[in-house]
Amino acid sequence: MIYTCTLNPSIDYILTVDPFTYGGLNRGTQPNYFPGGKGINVSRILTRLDVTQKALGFLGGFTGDFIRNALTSEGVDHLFTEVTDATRINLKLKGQQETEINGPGARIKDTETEAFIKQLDQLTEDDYLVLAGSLPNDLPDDFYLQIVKRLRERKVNLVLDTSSEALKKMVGEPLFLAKPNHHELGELFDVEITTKKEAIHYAKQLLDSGIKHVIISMGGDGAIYLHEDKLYQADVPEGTVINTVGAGDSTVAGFLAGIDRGYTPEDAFRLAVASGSATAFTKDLATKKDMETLFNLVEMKVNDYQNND
Ligand SMILES: Nc1ncnc2c1ncn2[C@@H]1O[C@H](COP(=O)(O)OP(=O)(O)O)[C@@H](O)[C@H]1O
Ligand SMILES: O=P(O)(O)OC[C@H]1O[C@](O)(COP(=O)(O)O)[C@@H](O)[C@@H]1O
Repeated sequence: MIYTCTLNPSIDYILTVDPFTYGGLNRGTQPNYFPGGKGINVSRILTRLDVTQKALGFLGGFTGDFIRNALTSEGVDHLFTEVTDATRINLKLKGQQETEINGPGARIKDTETEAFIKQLDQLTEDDYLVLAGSLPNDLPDDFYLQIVKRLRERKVNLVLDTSSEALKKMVGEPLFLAKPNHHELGELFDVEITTKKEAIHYAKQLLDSGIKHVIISMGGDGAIYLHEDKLYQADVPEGTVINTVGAGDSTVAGFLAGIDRGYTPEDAFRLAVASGSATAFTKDLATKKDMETLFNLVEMKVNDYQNND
């Protein structure tokens, strides 16, 4: 079974403010509230693709109640650890550009952390655990690493989608999948990545560090995927971008759904890109129908890594 772990969930409050004036009074229109946080988005997409999953992590306060109710009403299976402090609200401003303000997250007590960690002891080598998103301030940068070490003996398949120090700490771990975007990949190696060629070079280093499947998403420029000795490069299908929040999480979910369905690596990656773009082309996360329609429209180039030009 696939478990997702969102230690720092959010309500995503999406508001159109156009034009946006820094330091002035802005009045927003078209407000929307969605349950958010990277693992939660992965869980929502997996559920839409009929994959059995369970969402884990921390939820608290009135905002936590909103997320729990929203997930239940969508049929997303979850078992969050209750915390005293309220879950954060992340503000996403739509205008000429997308501006995001992600809060620091709820305070987490040691007893709450212990209760969460205990849940992971039931996982086995047949399971996947998606570690996704930032860490709340109260947890150390190596918290994901602590989880990995705890699960090592049980050979749980680990999927990582995070950034900054939490990502740096995980390099060298034998993960099943990592999906940084090209900015996060650049941050990891202390370089700026602007082309697919540069992304491929650094993605190869992640593959060589022991990660089985490496996907680098590049927004509207598509994505690259390295697995064994093959390099897959995908362009995004055509469409009108409406809201890219959750696009990267949809990429992760699409890939895992493909693996769950027994797809070839190429088709799992195709579903990943289709899912990411289907989310970018809609207000909330993608629907199953949109993901499956775009699946047939993703253009893909496959080479042996050595022959990459
Ligand atoms: N402007 C866009 N047009 C079409 N697809 C997009 C666009 N932005 C994102 N996507 C899709 O979503 C995927 C993930 O987007 P990206 O922005 O790289 O991830 P993240 O949300 O993690 O930053 C891309 O690989 C692509 O499939
Ligand atoms: O934990 P972080 O890094 O602050 O990210 C949380 C935010 O990322 C999201 O999960 C969206 O992520 P992506 O756009 O990368 O897919 C939002 O739902 C949430 O507000």
